[in-house]
Amino acid sequence: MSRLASRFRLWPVIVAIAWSVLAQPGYAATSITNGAAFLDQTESLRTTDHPRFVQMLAQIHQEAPRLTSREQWHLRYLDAWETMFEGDYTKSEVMLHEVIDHSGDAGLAAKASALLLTNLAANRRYEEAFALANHVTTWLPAVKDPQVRFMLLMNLSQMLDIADQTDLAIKYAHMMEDAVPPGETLCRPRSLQAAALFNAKHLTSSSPELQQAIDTCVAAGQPILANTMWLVLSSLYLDENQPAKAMALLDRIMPSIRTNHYYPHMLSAQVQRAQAYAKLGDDSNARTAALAAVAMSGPNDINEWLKDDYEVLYQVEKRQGHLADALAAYEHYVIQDKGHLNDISARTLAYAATQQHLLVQKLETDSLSKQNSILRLQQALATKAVETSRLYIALLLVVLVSIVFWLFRLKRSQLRFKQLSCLDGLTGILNHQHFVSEAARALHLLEKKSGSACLISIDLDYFKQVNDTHGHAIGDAVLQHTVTICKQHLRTSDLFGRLGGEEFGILLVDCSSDQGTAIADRIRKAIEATPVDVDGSVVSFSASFGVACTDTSGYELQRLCREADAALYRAKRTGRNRVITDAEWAFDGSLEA
Ligand SMILES: Nc1nc2c(ncn2[C@@H]2O[C@H](COP(=O)(O)OP(=O)(O)OP(=O)(O)O)[C@@H](O)[C@H]2O)c(=O)[nH]1
Repeated sequence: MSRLASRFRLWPVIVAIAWSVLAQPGYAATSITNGAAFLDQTESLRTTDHPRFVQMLAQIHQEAPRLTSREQWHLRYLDAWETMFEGDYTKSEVMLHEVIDHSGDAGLAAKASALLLTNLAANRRYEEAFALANHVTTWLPAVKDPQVRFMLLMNLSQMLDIADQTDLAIKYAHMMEDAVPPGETLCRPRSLQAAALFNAKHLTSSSPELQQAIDTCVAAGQPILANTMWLVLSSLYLDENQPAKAMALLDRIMPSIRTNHYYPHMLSAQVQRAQAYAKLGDDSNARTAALAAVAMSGPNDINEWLKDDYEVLYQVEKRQGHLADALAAYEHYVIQDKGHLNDISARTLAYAATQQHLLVQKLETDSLSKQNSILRLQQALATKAVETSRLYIALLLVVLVSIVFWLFRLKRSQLRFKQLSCLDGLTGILNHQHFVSEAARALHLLEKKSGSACLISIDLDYFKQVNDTHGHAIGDAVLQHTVTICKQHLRTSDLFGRLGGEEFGILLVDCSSDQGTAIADRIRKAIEATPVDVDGSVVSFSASFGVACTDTSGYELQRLCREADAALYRAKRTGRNRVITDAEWAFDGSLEA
């Protein structure tokens, strides 16, 4: 088994890529006149001139109190980077979380998240790394800074590659191609694509994607990434059983690998050399190369390169009949293989757990949003119900007001009709029927308090002649004129009604017999003295009066009427235009009798 498991083997390379991303040519930073610019310069030197970077970091720390809040957070991010570079992953993680949670700077938080991804993955904390990667994905649309966006896409592509989600890894690498920031090239996206295709076993030594990635990285002056791609190619040669080609390629790239002294490449090249020798049947050189690779590693190192290396050793020793050495190599091989498998299953499980968690979160979110929708609907319904009840109340009020108004008008008309039905149409005073009932009621009350009243019966004299001479209209005017004169001599408490054609009745309340007679006479005189003048026709007329008082005739209306009528009759009979009282009538009547 000679395949180079790129996920595992490319990871340290990718870490290096992440660290070197955004590396710009260094500036000669001497004094700090502009904090933000100084910090940018310092950041740009991280991988190109690390000692200078450390020196500038120390320099800016002395100026820290004068920095703005944003600059202080930038400094904190650089401190986290340096702390991670020095190998203190735990402390770096704490600092990165501070920047992510409290800096309030989206670009800086995105950069810190990308670095945290590297931190977590390098420590094989895959579940947390995948969770963060998912979180970072949600930020992407909002990240506008091209450098930060490029870095996030790169980290996401790497994380998905680690999770065996090679299609997605390629998708993010393609997105990087469309968003190459100034100072960057297509080398990184293309090498990530090639790495993902390799992991997906979709790459052969003649795949154009691989050759393109190699050409791009060589042209871009990116030796580490170019060497990574060369090592992928030599691994494919070995897989395709072309060891001579693999050996030739390794010989060709070895000077560059030595120059860059990048440990993963040194180890990988050494192991591949051992594999190539073994395939070429050169057991001696294969053993030497494989032992050299073991010598390059620490006693507790577990990785896939060592697994392949011990496999070579095992095969060589077995072929040579060195069974004890073969057994020892095999035991190492098993340990490395187990470690490798553990790592694969850890990654797979972590990714599955994260996706499961996401699914649960999505379900919870869906259910929450459904609940929210229901609540919103209920609120809308409640609002509608309130509006409807308000409408009903308003309608009810309108109906009530209308009914009240209608009842009021009805009552008013009823009152008017009642009033009209109580009044005489021509003169506006009480009609006969109403006068009788009102007079009876008043007399009843007076009787209770032993008050006195007088009933006056009035009849116009020779009224037929007025009608006949001047016409009926003038006759009406005379009737109205008579009413006007009478009213001038009455109090509001007195009752006044028209009892017949030219006959009127007056009930003088709280009035003695003398007072009644006097009032009747005053009215008589006023009628006599006030002719009617209608359109030049002056009509003089008079009236006869019969007065009956409770003092002599009692409180019964019928009797009072009878007595008053009798007195009136007597007034008519004795010459008209005069006032006769019941007392006079009784006296004269008795004389006549
Ligand atoms: N213009 C007018 N005339 C009316 C009205 N009601 C009754 N009369 C008239 O009043 C007259 C009453 O006449 P009589 O009963 O003969 O009485 P008189 O002519 O006044 O004679 P004495 O009562 O005896 O003085 C009639 O001619 C009726 O037509 C009315 O509302 N308007």
